[in-house]
Amino acid sequence: MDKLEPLDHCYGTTLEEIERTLRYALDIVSDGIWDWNIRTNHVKRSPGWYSMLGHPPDSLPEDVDTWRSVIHPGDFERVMRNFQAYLDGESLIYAEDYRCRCRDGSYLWISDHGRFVEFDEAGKPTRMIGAHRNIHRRKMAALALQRKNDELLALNRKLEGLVEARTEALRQANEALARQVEAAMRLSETDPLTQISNRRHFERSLHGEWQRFQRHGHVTALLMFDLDHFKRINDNHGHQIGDRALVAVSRTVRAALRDEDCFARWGGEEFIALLPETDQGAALLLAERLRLLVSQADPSLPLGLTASFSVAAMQAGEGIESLLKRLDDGLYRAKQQRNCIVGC
Ligand SMILES: Nc1nc2c(ncn2[C@@H]2O[C@H](COP(=O)(O)OP(=O)(O)OP(=O)(O)O)[C@@H](O)[C@H]2O)c(=O)[nH]1
Repeated sequence: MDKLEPLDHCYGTTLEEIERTLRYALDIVSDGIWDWNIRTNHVKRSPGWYSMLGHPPDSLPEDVDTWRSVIHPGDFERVMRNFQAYLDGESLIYAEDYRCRCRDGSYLWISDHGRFVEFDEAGKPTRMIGAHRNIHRRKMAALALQRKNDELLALNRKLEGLVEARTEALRQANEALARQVEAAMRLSETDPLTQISNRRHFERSLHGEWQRFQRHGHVTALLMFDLDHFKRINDNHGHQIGDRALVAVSRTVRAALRDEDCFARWGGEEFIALLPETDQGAALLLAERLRLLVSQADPSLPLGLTASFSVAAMQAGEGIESLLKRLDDGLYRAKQQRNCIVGC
C-alpha cells in the first residue's frame, strides 16, 4: 500500500498544519470525510458528513458501528465484503457506491473512497481516511434511465413477440389461401358429376401437348367415345340411373388410363382422352380395351352399356381444330355402327 508523501515542504511544517491542510483539501473534493484510527477504533467525521445525512455535527457515536448502522440493508453485505477485502490486502482500493440512511429515515446514494494513510513499524495500517460524495441525483437519474431502458427492452420484446405472432398468422392465412386457390382451381377444372376433368381443363392440356408435339414431335394420340343409345337409358330407367352409368364409366376408364393421360367429359355422354407418347396403333389397342371395360363398368346397372370410339394421332402441320374435327368425324362414322372403333 502506498504511503502518503510528506506534505511539510509545501503545506506546513508541523503535523497539525499538515493535517489541517489535508482536511481542507478533502472538504473541497468531497461532501464528508471520515478519519479512522484503527488502533483505537475511533472515527472522526467532518461536519459535512453529518450535514449530508441531516445530523448536527458530532451528534453520533464516533466509532465504526455508526457507519455500519446507516448503510442500507440491501447494500450492507457487499460494502462489508469489499471493505474487508481492502483491510485484508486482497483489494488495492476501497471504493463503493451505496445508500446511507439520513436522519429523517430516507436514504441517500453516496460514493465512498478510502485508503490507509499511516502504518506502524511492522507495516500494519494504523489509520485510514476516506471521503464521501453525495451522488444521489446522478444515481437516481441513472436508475431512472436504467428503468426506462428495461421498460423499452420489455416493450421491444413484446413487440417482437407480436410481430412473430402476426407473421405466423399471416403465414397460416397465406397457406389457407393457397389451399383455397388450389381447391378452387381443381373445382374449376373438374366435372361435378363424374369428378374427372372438364372440357376446359382438357382443352388446356391438349394445347400444351400439341405445342410439345410441334416442338419435339413426340407421338400423341386422342381418343373419343360416346355412349350408345343413352337417351333410351334415361327414358327407360330414369335420369338417376343415367347419372350412375356416367359415373361408373368415368371411374372405370380413368382407372384404366395412366396418370399422365388427361381424361375428360367432353359433353353429355361423350368423353375424350389425351394420350401422350402413344401412337395410333397403341391408341387403337387401348380403345378396344376400353370398349370392353365400358360394357362391364357397373354390373349392378339394369342395362347393357356400349360405346362408340374414334382414335386419331397428332399429325405434323395439323392444327388443333382440324385434329378435333377429324376425331369428331371418326366418331360420327363409328356411330353409324355403334359399339365399334374407328381410326382416323
Ligand atoms: N342422366 C344423364 N343424362 C345425360 C347427361 N348429359 C346428357 N344426358 C343425356 O344423354 C342423352 C344423349 O342423347 P343423344 O344425343 O340422342 O344420344 P344417344 O341417345 O346416346 O344416341 P347415340 O349417341 O346416337 O347412340 C340425352 O338424353 C341427354 O339428356 C347427364 O349428365 N346425365
